[in-house]
Amino acid sequence: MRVQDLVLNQRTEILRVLCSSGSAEPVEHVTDILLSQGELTWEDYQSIHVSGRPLYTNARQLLDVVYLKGESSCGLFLEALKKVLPEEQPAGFSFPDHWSDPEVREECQNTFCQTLLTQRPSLVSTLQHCVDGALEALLTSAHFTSADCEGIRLPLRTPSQQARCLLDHVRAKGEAAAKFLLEYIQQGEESGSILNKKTQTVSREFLKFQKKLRSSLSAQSCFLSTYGGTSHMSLDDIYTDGQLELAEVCPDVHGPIGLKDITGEVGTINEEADTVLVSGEAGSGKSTLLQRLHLLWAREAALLEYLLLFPFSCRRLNTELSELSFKELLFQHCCWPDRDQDEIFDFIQDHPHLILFTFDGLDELKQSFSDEHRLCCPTQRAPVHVLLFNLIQGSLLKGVRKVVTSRPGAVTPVLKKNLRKEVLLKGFSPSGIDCFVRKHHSDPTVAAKVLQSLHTNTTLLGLCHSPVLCWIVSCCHKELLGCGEGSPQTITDVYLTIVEHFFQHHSPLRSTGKISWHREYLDPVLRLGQLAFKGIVSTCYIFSDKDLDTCAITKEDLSLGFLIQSKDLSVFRSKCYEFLHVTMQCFFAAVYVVVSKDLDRSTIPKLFELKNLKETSLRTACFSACLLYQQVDERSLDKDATAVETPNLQMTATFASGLLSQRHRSLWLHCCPATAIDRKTRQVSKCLSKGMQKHFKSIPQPVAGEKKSMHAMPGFVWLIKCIYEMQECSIAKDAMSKLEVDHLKLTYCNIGPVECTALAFVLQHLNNPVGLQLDNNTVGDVGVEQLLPCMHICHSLYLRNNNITDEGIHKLIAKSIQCDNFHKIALFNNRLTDACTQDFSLLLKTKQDFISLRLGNNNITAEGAKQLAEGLRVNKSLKFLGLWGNSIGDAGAEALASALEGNTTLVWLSLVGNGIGSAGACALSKVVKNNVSLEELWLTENCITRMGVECLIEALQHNANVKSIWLRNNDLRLEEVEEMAQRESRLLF
Ligand SMILES: Nc1ncnc2c1ncn2[C@@H]1O[C@H](COP(=O)(O)OP(=O)(O)OP(=O)(O)O)[C@@H](O)[C@H]1O
Repeated sequence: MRVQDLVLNQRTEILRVLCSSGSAEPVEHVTDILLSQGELTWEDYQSIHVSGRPLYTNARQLLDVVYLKGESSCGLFLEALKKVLPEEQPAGFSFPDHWSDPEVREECQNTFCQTLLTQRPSLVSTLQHCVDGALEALLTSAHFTSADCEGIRLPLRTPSQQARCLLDHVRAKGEAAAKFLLEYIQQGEESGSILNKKTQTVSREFLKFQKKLRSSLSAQSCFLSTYGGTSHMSLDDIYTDGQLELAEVCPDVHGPIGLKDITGEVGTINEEADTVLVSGEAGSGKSTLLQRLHLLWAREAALLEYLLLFPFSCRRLNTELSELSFKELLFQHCCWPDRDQDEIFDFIQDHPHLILFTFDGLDELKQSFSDEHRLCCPTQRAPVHVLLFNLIQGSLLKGVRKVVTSRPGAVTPVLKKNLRKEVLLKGFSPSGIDCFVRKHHSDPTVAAKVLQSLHTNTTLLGLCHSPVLCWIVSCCHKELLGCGEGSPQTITDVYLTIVEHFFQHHSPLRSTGKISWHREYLDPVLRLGQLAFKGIVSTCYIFSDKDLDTCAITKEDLSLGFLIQSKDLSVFRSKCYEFLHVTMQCFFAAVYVVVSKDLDRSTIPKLFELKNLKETSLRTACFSACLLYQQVDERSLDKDATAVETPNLQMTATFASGLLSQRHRSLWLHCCPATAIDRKTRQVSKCLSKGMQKHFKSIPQPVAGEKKSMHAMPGFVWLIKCIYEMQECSIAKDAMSKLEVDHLKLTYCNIGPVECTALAFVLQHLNNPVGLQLDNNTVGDVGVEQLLPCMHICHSLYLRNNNITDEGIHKLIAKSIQCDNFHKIALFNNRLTDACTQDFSLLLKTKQDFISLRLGNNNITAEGAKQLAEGLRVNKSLKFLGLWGNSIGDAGAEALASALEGNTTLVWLSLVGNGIGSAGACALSKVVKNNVSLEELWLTENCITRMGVECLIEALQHNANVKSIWLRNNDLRLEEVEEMAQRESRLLF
């Protein structure tokens, strides 16, 4: 192949090699080499490097230019490319052998500018270590003005870019300046003063710094903080893989991805962006996942491609009140280099693709992400959030890979625009729960017992998909499991138990029986509640000693274990505290809302409207850090607060609903007047009803001829969960009686088993049957089981891509058979095998009004098809049957064809991608010939040859009812396709 063709054909690959690091260095280095060889002219160079243009565009221009220049340019380009690939180090600068000869030097005098070009790559590599010295010399010798120097020193340029700019300037000044510079460099080389050697110093200091960073990260990440209150648990002993998925459908990736794919290339949707978002609900394990990545990097067990990893916590960044430069942020908040800060910082700027930053909990930052304030200069001071946003966008330190975590509710469209990819963390899978429980209990008999009792309480098992709840359930297994009647059902129940567990742990000798903590510990609970509430309303999750004093928190309160000391790599900060987990802070805040007499009456309505609660009287006494911050940036806080605080306000409101349920009413009566509790309960009920009504009113009227459909808006699932926490059927009934829709769509809404429990609790009160569409969630078998109570009110159920297995289907079908309204089911992309086809066969046999069965992209083989055929043979209602993407083969097709003989209802049949071959096609031709209802048959991608198509053509001649048979991508030659398409227009190739 000609080299020119190679450059064209491999364009994408070459672009990736040149640009994937995010650094402009490879493109600039290749251009240097081509310039030095005279392959590129100065005009070419300027057309390639247009400042402010995206890196990929510059690289594309470079490729266009060399391609148009022809074969030899392309050859040199590829050679240059080879040189700049990471394993090849750039050659050191060397003068031509004859350079030291004064006569020859004289001869060469008129080519000094030329030398700057021909030696450009090595000059850049040398000069980048001594730009300041060279500028100084050029200034003193009056070759340069101070304006020239300032232009070159612009801090947004990396040292190698400064070197290039210096060379360009010198060329523009002419021969004398060029000669001066070359002599300056030569003298420096000879005397050893030019900092080629400095590279070694940097690397020694660099290695020291790297070691310091690794060891502090390792120390910080080896224990899990949730265990701080009760026991220490090392991350190694307890870490269990969560379920990670790409947010965007990616053709090459099916199912879950691994830890390494977070920073890897898999699923990249925007090559220009460097930020990867890991989003997940409260307690889904985002911080723990980052902690794991940090630990693995610190031990050199993963992320080896990154030489430095800087971890940031947005929670901690909130407390940074001063404006900082990026350099200060980096070293003060992560790890302080004991020496040679500048060299280390230069290295970071010069090698962005070797650096990784992590930002935990973007949702906890006071400001929501915005791209309004641009900042490019790493030494310019700015508020911390401005630095952070510019890093995420890549205007600051382009090329550094960033991993950011956030709750999904706080991810805005502006942030999405800046993402390389989004990864969803969906908590534990069923086997993850199993694994976690076994790790948590070192005694295997205890672990087995816990798991066994979990499987008898599927509501609790559903909760365990959330790692934080799995941790609580495991800690409190004695209290939570095996209590038979009245066993915990809600998240509030589970948190009440863990709180009780902590109190019990605190005073093991005081009481042999159950502790009534709400009596014995009311005062500490109120103090902790006040601190938690104030924190939630002011987006404050870290508390100083002063904050603790404001709420009169005592040492004894601290010893209860709910507040733990913050981990911090910063060298400058004094001791700080945070709640064991932010959900625990929400819980204590909710207890405070229920019990406190100090809050005004508008607190609950405001909490449910998710309004910023700043105006409440409490706010005035709020924390030092938050108040100070407010003074700094009151306007932006006002504007942004609602968006960013919502997830934790929602969580607090959910707990408040649970705590005010009738079941827990008695807990509070000893410390609050019944009238106050009743008033608060009424307020919550009213807020929930109003919230639902508002939601229903927003449903658009259906277009004429279409059914009324509702796509759940953000907040709908939360309201439903609050109603569930209240365990109040009357509210559910009241809300649902007003919902008049035919179709309820909750796709991509993070619906897991917990949400299914709440949905079923509420939806069972609907007046009229609905289609329930839950595609692309994490319902799983446990979620399916939770949905059973509302099956009688579903006419159709869509569960595409939900990790459902035969086990879930078995329970679902057993229930659906008894549900008169149930007519349709879609289960594409799950984990079904032949084992579930017996259940579907039973469904088809029993329900003679069942209309649609879609089982595409599962693992059903000929055996499964035979089972289905049994059901089909007696069924008199099915219109749509979809088995696309299974592997039923010719035997399966024959079984189905035989069962469909004489069928008068089937309108649509899809067997796409099932390997049925010509034998299968011929068997189906009998159906095509005789079936009176069939309109569409899909046989795309089935290895069918001419023989099979001939059978179908023959059959079509007897049946005018059939509208189309799809036959794309089968084993047919082009001429055959053309000829057969002419003979029968209903064949679609
Ligand atoms: N992968 C895991 N292996 C073992 N335990 C885990 C894992 N993930 C989470 N946990 C448990 O759940 C707790 C909460 O997890 P984590 O704080 O990481 O969640 P999060 O998603 O960051 O929550 P939030 O959004 O509320 O900050 C952890 O402290 C730990 O006890």
